[in-house]
Amino acid sequence: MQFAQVLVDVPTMQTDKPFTYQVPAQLAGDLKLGMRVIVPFGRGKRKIQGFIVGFSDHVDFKGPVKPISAIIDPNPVVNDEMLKLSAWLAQTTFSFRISCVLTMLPSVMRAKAKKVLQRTDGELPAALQALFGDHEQIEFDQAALSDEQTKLILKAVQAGQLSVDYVVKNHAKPKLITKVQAHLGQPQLQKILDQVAKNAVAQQKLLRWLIDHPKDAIAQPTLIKTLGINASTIKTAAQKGWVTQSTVEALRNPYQKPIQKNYPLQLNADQQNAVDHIADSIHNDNAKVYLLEGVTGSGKTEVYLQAMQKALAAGKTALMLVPEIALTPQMVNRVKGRFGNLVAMLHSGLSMGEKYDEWRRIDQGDAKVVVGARSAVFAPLQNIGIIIMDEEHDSSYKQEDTPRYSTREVAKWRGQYNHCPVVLGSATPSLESRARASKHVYELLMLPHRINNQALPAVHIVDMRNEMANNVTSDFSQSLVDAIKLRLARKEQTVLMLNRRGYSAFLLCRDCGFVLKCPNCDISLTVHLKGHQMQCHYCGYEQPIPNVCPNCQGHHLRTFGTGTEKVEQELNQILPDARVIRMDVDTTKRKGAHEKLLARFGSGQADILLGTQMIAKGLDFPNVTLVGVLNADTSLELPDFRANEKTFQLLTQVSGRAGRADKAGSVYIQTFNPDSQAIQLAKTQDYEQFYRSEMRLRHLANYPPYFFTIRVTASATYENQAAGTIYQIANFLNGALTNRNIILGPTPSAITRVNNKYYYQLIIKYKHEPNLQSALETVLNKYQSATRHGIYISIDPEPVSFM
Ligand SMILES: Nc1ncnc2c1ncn2[C@@H]1O[C@H](COP(=O)(O)OP(=O)(O)OP(=O)(O)O)[C@@H](O)[C@H]1O
Ligand SMILES: [Zn+2]
Ligand SMILES: [Zn+2]
Repeated sequence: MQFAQVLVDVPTMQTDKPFTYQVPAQLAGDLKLGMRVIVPFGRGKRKIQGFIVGFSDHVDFKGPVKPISAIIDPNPVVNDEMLKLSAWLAQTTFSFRISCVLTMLPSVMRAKAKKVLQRTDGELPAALQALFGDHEQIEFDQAALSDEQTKLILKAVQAGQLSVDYVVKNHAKPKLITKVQAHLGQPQLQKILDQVAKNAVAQQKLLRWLIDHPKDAIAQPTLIKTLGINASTIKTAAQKGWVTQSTVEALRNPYQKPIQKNYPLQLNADQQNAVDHIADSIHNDNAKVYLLEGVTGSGKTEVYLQAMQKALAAGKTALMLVPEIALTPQMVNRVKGRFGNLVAMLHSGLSMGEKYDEWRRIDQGDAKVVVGARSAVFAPLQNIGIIIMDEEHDSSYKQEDTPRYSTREVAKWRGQYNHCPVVLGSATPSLESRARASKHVYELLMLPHRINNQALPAVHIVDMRNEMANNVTSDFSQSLVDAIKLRLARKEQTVLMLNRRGYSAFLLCRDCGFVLKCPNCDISLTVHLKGHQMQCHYCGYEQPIPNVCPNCQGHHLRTFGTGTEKVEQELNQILPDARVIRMDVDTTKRKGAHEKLLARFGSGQADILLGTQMIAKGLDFPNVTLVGVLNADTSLELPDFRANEKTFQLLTQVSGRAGRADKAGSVYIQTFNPDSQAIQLAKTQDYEQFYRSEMRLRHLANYPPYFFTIRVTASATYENQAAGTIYQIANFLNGALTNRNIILGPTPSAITRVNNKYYYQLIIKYKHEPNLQSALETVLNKYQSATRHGIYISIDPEPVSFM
C-alpha cells in the first residue's frame, strides 16, 4: 500500500502540515511529487484540493486513512525546488505553506481552470485511442475516468504522447495554427520544379520558396500572403508529398512588435572586471552574492547582459529581476534585443493567459532567460546559472501581503539551491546590502565612472523659501524656468519629477478648516480633476467633488497640495510652446500606455517629460540634459527611519537621467530644506559618503542594518479589540524573548483605520534572538485562533517602513 502526504488548500494554523492519504492501488507508482489532487477533508463530505509533497509505504497514524479522491493535474505543477522553497518561505515569513505554494503558481492554475489533454505525436494505447476518437484534444476530468484510464493517461503524459493545457475562460483554448514545411530535400524539389507545367505559376512560386527555405516551418497564412498563392496550392503540394502541414500551438506573444536586435558592446575595464568575476562563479557553480555598485549611466545593464550570456554559453539559464517591469520597457527591449525568443517575460501587465503561456514556456525549458518583476523570482527555471536583481534597493521587491517575502532573500535561496551567483545591482544600494559587502558577506564590484567618462550632472539646489519670500506661489522657481527655456532653445529635452510619495491634492474648507476624508479610512480623499472625483487611494472609495462644505455649508472649498495635472496646466501657461508628456497613474492605466509615452518622448515628439516617481529609474535618453525635481521634501517628512535613504536614492536616480550621452547634464532640485543631509549629499551624488554618514545615524538609533526588525500587526473591526490584542502580544513577547532586543510600541499604525478595520502594531528590533521563531509561532497560534473571531495577526519580517 502506498501513501501520499498532501498539503491541503485550507490556509489555517491547524492544517499547516501535510495530511496522509491512501494512493488508489491502481495508481500506485504513477503519482508524482508536486501533483495536485482532490481529497476528502474533515468530517462530512467536503472535497478540497491539495498538493502531494511526499510518499511513504506505511503510516504511523492509527485509524482509517482516507483515499485520494481524484487527481487534478496529470502532471506535477510544482517541482522539487519549489516544494523545498515553499517550506523555507513559510517558516521565514510566518505564513502557511499552502499560501506559499499557491503564490508560486500562475493565477490560471490557482483558479479552477479546465484542463485539456492534447495529443502530441505517436500512437496512443488502444484504450486511450478510443477515448480520443478522432479528436486532437479532450478535457481531462478524472471523475469521469476509470482508474485504468487515468493510469494510461499519466503514463502517456510521462512519455510525452500527451501534453496538458490549462484553459483560461476568456481565452477558450490555446490558439492553433497550421505550419508548412518542406518535406523533400532541395535536389528533389529542384527536379520537380524543372518538371511542373509552365503555367502553374503558384506551384513554381511555392517550390522556389521551399528550395530557398529547406528547414523553415512557416505559418500557412504567412506563406500564402508572402507568395500571393492560395490554400489549395498548399493542399495540393501536401497531397503530392512536397510539404508537410502540422498543427501547432500559437502562443500568445506579449511582444508582438519587432524588437531591434542588439549586440554585445566592447566593455570598459571596470565592466570587464565585473563580468570576469561573475563568470568565474558561474563556471565554478559558486553561489556567491555580488553587489554591483555603479553610478547612474555606468553601464550596469551591459554587465548583466554579458554575464547572462556566459550562463547561457555554459548551458544554463538566467533569471533577471527588475522593479516593476512595465516601468522599464527600455530594459525589456535591451534583453529581448539581445536574446530574442529565448526570453520570457513575467509581469503584471500581462493577461492571465499570456502569463500562463510564458510560465509554461519556462516550465518546458523553451525559455532560457526570464525577465520579470517581483513574483518572477518564482519562475520555474531549471539549472539556473545566474540571478540578477536590478535596482536591488527598490521597495517594490518587498511583497506587502502574505507571504510577505523579500525578493532578495528568495533570490539568494535559489542561488544556493542552484549553485549559482546572485548579482545585486544599483547606483544606490540599500544600506543592508552595502553593509554586507563591507563585511565581505557579499563581494563588492564597482563601476565608479559613467560610460566614456562623461561627468555626473551638475546639481543645483533651489531654496524655495526665497521664492516664497518673493511672493511667488508657483510650483516653478525662476531658475528652473530659465533652465527649461535654455533646453527648448537648444532642442534638448527635460525630465520633470513631482515627488508624490505620501502626498497628494486634498480638499480643505477655508471657512471652517474641514478636510474631506474617506468614510472607511483615516485618510483624506484625493482630488482628481479629470472626472471631477474625490478618491481614496487605500480602499478605492469615490465620490464627486462637493460644491459646498459638508461641515459648514460654506462655499470656499479649495484644493491644497499639488498634482501632476495641476503642474501640467501651469507649465502650459508658463511655456505655451513646450510639448509636454505627462506620466502618472492616470495617463498610464491602459495597457501599453507607459511604453507608448516613453517611445514618443524618446523619438523627440515632446520637449518635457513630466511625471511622478515612475520616471526616476532606468530611462536612458541621450537628448535629456536637464532634470528638475519640483518638490524634494515630501519623502523627507515621512515618519520613517528610511526617509533619508529613500530621498537620497530617489534624487540620485532621477538626477542620473541627465547627460547620459555626449552632452553634459544639469539638475535643479527645489526644496524647503536645502540644508538637510540627504539633499546636500544628493548634490554630489556620492553614495559612499552617504552610506558612511547614514550608517552612523542608524548605529546611534539602533536601526537596521545594525538590527533586524519584525513588525507584528493586529487588526480587527473594533478598535478596542485591535489595541487589546497587541498589548497582550507585547506582554507575552516581553516574557518569551530574551532581554537583548527592543520592542517599539505598541502603537496605532500610521493610518489606524483602513477599509473599516483598525490596525495596531509593534516592532521588534533584534540581533540574535534564539526564541524568536517559536515565540512568534505561538503568537499566531494563540491570538489568531478560531475562538478569537475577526482578529487577524500579521507578521512582517524586515518591513520596508515602520508606518
Ligand atoms: N561598454 C560600453 N560601450 C559603449 N556604450 C556603453 C557601454 N556600456 C553601456 N553603454 C551605454 O551607456 C548607456 C548607459 O548604460 P546603462 O543604461 O546600462 O547604465 P546603468 O548603469 O544601468 O544606469 P542607471 O543606473 O542610470 O539606469 C547606455 O546607453 C548603454 O548602451
Ligand atoms: Zn478609504
Ligand atoms: Zn466648512
